[in-house]
Amino acid sequence: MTPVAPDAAWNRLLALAQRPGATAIRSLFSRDAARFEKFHWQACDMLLDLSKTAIDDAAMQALLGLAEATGVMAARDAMAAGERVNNTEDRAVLHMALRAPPGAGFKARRADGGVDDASADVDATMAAMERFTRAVHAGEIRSATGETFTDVINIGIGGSDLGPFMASRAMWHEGSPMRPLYLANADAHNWELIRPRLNPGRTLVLIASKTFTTAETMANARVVRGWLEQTLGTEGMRQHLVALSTNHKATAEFGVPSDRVFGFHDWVGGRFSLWSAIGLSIALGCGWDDFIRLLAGARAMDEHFLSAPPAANLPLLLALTTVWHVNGLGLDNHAILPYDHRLSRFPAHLQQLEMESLGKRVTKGGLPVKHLTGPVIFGEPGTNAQHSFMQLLHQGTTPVPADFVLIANPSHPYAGNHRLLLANGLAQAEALLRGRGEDEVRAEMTAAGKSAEDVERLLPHRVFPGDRPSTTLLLPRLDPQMLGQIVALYEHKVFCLGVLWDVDAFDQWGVELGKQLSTSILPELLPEGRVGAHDPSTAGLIGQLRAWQGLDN
Ligand SMILES: O=P(O)(O)OC[C@H]1O[C@](O)(CO)[C@@H](O)[C@@H]1O
Repeated sequence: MTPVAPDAAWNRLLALAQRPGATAIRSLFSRDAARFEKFHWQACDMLLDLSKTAIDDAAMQALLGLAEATGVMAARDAMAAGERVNNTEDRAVLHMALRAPPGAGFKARRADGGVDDASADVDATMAAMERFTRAVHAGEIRSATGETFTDVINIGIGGSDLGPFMASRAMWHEGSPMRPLYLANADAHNWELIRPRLNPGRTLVLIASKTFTTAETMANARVVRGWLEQTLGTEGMRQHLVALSTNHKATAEFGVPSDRVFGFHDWVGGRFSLWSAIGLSIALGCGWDDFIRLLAGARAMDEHFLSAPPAANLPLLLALTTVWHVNGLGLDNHAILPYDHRLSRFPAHLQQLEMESLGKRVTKGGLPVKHLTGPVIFGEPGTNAQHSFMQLLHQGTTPVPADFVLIANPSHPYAGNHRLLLANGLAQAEALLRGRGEDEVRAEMTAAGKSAEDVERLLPHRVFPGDRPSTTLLLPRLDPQMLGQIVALYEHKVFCLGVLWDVDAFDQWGVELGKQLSTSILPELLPEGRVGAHDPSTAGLIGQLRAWQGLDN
């Protein structure tokens, strides 16, 4: 088949999406009784159901044609081969090397033409992490007071917080070896919520920062170091410090013993780093064996992504569904609805993974993008979401595609609660699809005894438009392996979207300006400071803040 140019593939897809009735999902079911069978896939012990989207055979072919025209699979193989696919930072992207079995042979190609043996570095770090984790759990490594460590606090932000926090929340259970806590916000109220629950004599402190320069993390690290030092003294304090970083010089200057520094390379992006040393809090909190199961799950999804043909490749299919919704239908919001409270931090993790990767307006080549890119990601666990924002998804002016994640078997004995949870998750997706028309609403209100006048008055408010798209992921259970799989699924979805939209999904230049401006504002907030040259709004706000702080009376 002669290759189609990307522009032609885009034009073909957009024409299909603009057909009359292109969003009439219900009619697709009525026209094709086998729609569910044709539009759901099973791989890696999970089921992906796209039948409640408006993607039909023609649209799927056009989407797969776009994937071929943009070279998604070849780009995937280049990433796996250690090519520098993060082109603006001139780096390889090798989070797959982090969860590969020992001796996997991943190589990272360096800008100077050299090659790093990525797998050898990963294997060495994993071995050091395992030794440390098992020694802490066995009480061979003890605190400055001679006690065992019971709590571990991870000080980090962004990818040095969100991924580990999400995974620990999903994996931790009553029998887990330690209690993992997460301190991220520069706002010390975050620390004040945690501190009263901690005993310095039994708390291990992980300072998680790839650069070891992030202002919020270093400010919190200094506060917690001082808290330790008050009780343990300087030498004692140092026995409680661990650093997870690529910046060994800065960790030494901070006072972290050299044998307590666990590193990783610049080919690990922050939002893809929970599988690396950044994930040490997961291993300490939830157990080394479960951490390895988490990595094994991600590896299983890697193998699927690297081997499955495009038409059965779950990450690619999820990515193409997003292209259909964002670019075909102009729906640039996306709800993540995990119907499992252990996944309550999953939407927050995906916000960084997707929006920091795909919130781009310039192509890899530096030209303005031709098509919309990253959608706004938000979400809450079900059933909470139903009592929060689902009204808008059902009856708002613009449809919002939603991903439902349902888990067949819980890890608790409350079967009645679980059936209620699943019934609600399934019902929400069905309600979005089928809606409820005037005739049905009129009959229901009449049967309920409403007067004809009330029926007509309330009718418009109680109609559900329906034909609102959703995707469903079914998992048999949520254990570390399944968690690793679903997180890696979304990582690879993001990769595919980066290629489809021709953006660099691995840099994040957009976070720099705010950091720079905060550095210039900071001295203006000191008691001896003065309001500087800003727009009138910022200047006015600084002035009022200083007045309320009693600084400029
Ligand atoms: O791990 P570091 O270097 O402290 O960076 C923290 C986070 O800040 C960012 O650089 C910007 O949000 C993220 O990409 C990263 O995960």
